Amino acid sequence: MKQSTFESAEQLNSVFSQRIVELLEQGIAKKGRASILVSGGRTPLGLFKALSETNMDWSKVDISLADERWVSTDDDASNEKLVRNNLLQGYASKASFYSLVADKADAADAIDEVSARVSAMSQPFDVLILGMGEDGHTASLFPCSAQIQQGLDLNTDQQLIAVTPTTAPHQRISFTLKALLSSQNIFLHLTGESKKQVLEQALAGDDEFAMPIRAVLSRADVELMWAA
Ligand SMILES: O=C(O)C(O)[C@@H](O)[C@H](O)[C@H](O)COP(=O)(O)O
Repeated sequence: MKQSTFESAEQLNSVFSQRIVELLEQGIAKKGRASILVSGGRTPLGLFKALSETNMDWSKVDISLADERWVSTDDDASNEKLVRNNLLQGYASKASFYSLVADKADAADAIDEVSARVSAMSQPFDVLILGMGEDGHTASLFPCSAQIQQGLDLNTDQQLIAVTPTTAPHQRISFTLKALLSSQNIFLHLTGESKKQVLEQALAGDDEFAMPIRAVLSRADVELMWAA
């Protein structure tokens, strides 16, 4: 794993946003459009702002999330709300956003509808930015969930699954490991010492069901973007 470490989150966000834009521009040059999957949570907030302030042809970029919480898009827990308020602003307001939610009480009943929607995105995804939880989950592939076998199954033909974490709030919809691994450039974006320790624990072991981030790290050429 290539590890890029920065003295501050601001420095990381500035370098990382430039890097992402270069990769998207390369994708556009090759295929006419490019795509990026971002993660929710608190870590990417400053990165979203830096990206939104970067000038490129965002009208040729498709954006979606690696995972979403099954809440209304005006709920503060909504990753879509976070993206709309922080990334799809300024220059990046011209990008096309693909929502992972649908008007169904249970995420499991919306998988076909949302899968059909995201199939219109430019694929393979040019850039994937993953986060990681203290329990070693990534996207919404939670070790505690009954759906973890399904989420890590590389023989699946599903891009998306519904997940019910038992140690975190909200039902989720998540890209499967197989779909995530099909991305061309995979980054793990972490800040703070405690996440670094969780990562070290993940790198030291091999039980993917206990720490699903291992399933990504052991199969893909992931670049770590870390700041204290
Ligand atoms: O919706 C989510 O919760 C995620 O996409 C999730 O995988 C997130 O990236 C990690 O939980 C880290 O979250 P923080 O950045 O808030 O620590």
